[in-house]
Amino acid sequence: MVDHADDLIDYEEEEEETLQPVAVASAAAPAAVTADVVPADGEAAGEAKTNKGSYVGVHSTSFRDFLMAPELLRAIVDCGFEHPSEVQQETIPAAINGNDVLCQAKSGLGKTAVFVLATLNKIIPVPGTVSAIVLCHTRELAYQIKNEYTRFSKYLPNVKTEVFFGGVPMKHDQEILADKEKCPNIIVGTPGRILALVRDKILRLSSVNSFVIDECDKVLEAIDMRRDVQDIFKATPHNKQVLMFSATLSKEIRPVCKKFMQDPREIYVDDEAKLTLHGLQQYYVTLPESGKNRKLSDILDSLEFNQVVIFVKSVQRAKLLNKLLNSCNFSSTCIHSALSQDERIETYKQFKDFSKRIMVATDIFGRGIDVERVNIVINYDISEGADQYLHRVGRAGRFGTKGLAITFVSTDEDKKVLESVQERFEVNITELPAEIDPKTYMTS
Ligand SMILES: Nc1ncnc2c1ncn2[C@@H]1O[C@H](COP(=O)(O)OP(=O)(O)OP(=O)(O)O)[C@@H](O)[C@H]1O
Repeated sequence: MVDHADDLIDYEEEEEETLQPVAVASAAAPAAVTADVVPADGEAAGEAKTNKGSYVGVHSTSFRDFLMAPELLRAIVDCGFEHPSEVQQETIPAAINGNDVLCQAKSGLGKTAVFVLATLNKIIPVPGTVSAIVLCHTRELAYQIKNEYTRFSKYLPNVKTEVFFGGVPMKHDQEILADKEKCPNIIVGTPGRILALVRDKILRLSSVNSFVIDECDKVLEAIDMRRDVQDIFKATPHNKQVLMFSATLSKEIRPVCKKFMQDPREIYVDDEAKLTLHGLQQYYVTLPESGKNRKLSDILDSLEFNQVVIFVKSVQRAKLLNKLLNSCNFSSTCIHSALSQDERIETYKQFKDFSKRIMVATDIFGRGIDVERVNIVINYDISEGADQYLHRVGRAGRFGTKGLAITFVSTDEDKKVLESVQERFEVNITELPAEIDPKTYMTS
């Protein structure tokens, strides 16, 4: 990635001096606070027990060890979370202490709960006042995060959360914000819409004391989105807590993130080379472009799966492939930026509710989206870069469950991307074997 660190004005240049990062379980810190993520029962990582909730650090603590409100602890139990994952063990205490936090941890290991619990724990809801703002890059992710707030604030009836994103009339947001009874204390949204609401003085952020960015590398990488975030940031008080998260935080993007923070705790659970998921098997298939549909259909016929996400590189290809799959009687739907906002959320819900088994998607579905039953990801078109590959395949094998990722390679460019993935994440991606034992990628 190009270093854009200086492209925009510095918000707090003088505060850039930061504490030493806490590189948990990285090669640079072999005796760090906790060991690498291993299954709770001590099995070898590759054979990790794959039931949800078993993927915790060796120094397993309990959620009760965190100084959290009893209402939150009750909600955590209701959500079925038994033990905090490693990232939660490392990051929740730092966030609850009020530190700014920059956190990198593998896909699917529960980063969302870190900021949801930390912000809820801190909030003192004042009617008509926004105390926390959470930004992310896509509407579906914003919607998903809002639902996480709803789950965890179950026993905090006075806390209101709302989601605002583009593609729906601003009037709808305006009505909610103007009504003291409905005005949220926590807002989740995409930067463009949030900034529009701030600029039009519909949304006032002068009481915000928590500022969160999920998928922060993606949000801050594109200059226009970063500019929006900076303008929103400037509308909030100086004194606030800033929390940022991603599975991928390149060395170039870290200083950009830190410009928004004061003395952040930098928590890197696993260094870059260890970001691949243990329960996920990864293969490639070399084939000509013209052979992709045939191969895809063979794979879908021969492999057992709960749900599959198939990534393609354009809206047009998403539409065509989905049509083709439907004509072959596969239970498929598709998601891309050309759908209306209502259609996008509806499609996301259908897939999450298991009404559809196959999702053909562009990269808008490639990060953050959490659909528990997805156990196969197919890169029909390979991603543009290694980071995006990692996010995409992370849609399978969530929270330590098993999964399978298959990537089609048809050009020299594709080969190069696959090589860069293997180098960057020190993973050996092999050719798809003729047969794969379903036990190795299906969670029982
Ligand atoms: N302690 C826990 N016990 C059981 N399940 C958990 C726990 N923490 C999180 N989960 C579940 O794990 C899944 C993945 O969590 P989440 O979406 O927050 O991952 P993430 O780290 O944000 O991943 P990504 O980098 O892909 O965005 C979710 O379904 C969540 O409910």
